[in-house]
Amino acid sequence: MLIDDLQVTKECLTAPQLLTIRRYLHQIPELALQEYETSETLKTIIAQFDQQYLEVITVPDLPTAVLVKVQGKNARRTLGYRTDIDALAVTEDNDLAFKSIHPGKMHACGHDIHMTVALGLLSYFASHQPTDNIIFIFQPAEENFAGGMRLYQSGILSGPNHIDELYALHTNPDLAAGTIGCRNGTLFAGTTEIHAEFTGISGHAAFPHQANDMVVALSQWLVQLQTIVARNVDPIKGGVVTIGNVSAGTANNVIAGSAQAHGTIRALQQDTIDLIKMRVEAITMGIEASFGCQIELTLNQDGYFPVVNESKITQRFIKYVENNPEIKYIETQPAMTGEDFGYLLSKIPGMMFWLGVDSPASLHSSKYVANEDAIMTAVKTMIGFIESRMKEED
Ligand SMILES: CC(=O)N[C@@H](CCC[C@H](N)C(=O)O)C(=O)O
Repeated sequence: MLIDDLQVTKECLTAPQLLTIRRYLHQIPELALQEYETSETLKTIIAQFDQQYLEVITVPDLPTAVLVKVQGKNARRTLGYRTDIDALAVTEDNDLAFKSIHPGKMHACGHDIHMTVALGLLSYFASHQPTDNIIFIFQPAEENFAGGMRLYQSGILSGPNHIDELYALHTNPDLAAGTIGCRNGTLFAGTTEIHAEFTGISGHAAFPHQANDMVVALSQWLVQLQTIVARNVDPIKGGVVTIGNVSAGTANNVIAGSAQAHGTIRALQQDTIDLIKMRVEAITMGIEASFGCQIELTLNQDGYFPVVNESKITQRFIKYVENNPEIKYIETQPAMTGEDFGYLLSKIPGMMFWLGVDSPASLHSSKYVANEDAIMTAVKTMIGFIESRMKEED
């Protein structure tokens, strides 16, 4: 079955068609804002759906984004359904026939599954005209560069593309395949990227007094950052400060005159994120003073606000999944994962839920493997939910 000749019928993409699509997308992961092949693939697939109610919308400011509006037959409102489309700088370590063919890149966060579910849903509503309008958003740059915020700020979601309520899912390795997890209120943390560039003086390892060693300065800084959550954040609220990437130096006997560190801050409340940011800044200034070096610090939150599910919309969704005996639903705790969907939810009421994919390895792991059974379950769940939602007056 070829991706450009899927033999799409009037019904909905079938399970084998969805698997072909998912496996194809899994092989071609691309980093944030570089998703050109992915975007073209999505357009190729969408072009095979019934076109009579569809309008494909391009976003000049965000060329890899694909928006598709399905015209409702008696529209009182416009629902939105968003999937992210970017991948991570991870080298896949799975022995799969359809493993990534793009070196150093992998769909290690499940966005291939997210896109496939969205295409399944879109294929259904393309040939079963919905009552209300639906806008499908295939959004670039979730992992970095705040694609959600860029999309919103482009203005494309205003005027005729105004969305009244917005939905999205995220794969969850810890839930059984197809299980839906959700909660009212905060589902995901807000995040802020940390980037620090240390500048001192390099020199011979034998003459430390003539140099200014940035390996030592960075090490002290890193250890002091770990006191923030332990000693400044209310333990009931909690938070995370992770430095995931450090680099410095060129040889064992050369003192490094520069060093770099990159990391992330996470917390469930915006005021905790602000507190952690303030402490990172203060510690950085302290290290500059005590080591006599320069540190260029960038704290970048962009649109990675906490993902806060709107109460009425979420309660309605939970009621639907709880009352449907074919759906396995559990209420989940908030997670420290981040999502630029938090920005979209700060502008448009809506909700995100987890879709269990039962992976032995965690999100962002080079061994992340999603159980594909979850795809069809998610498509059926969302078709059922959207159709029931469209029957409601308010
Ligand atoms: C679902 C997920 O894993 N999202 C990412 C979002 C990253 C936000 C930002 N670039 C950062 O690194 O802080 C995550 O790492 O949680």
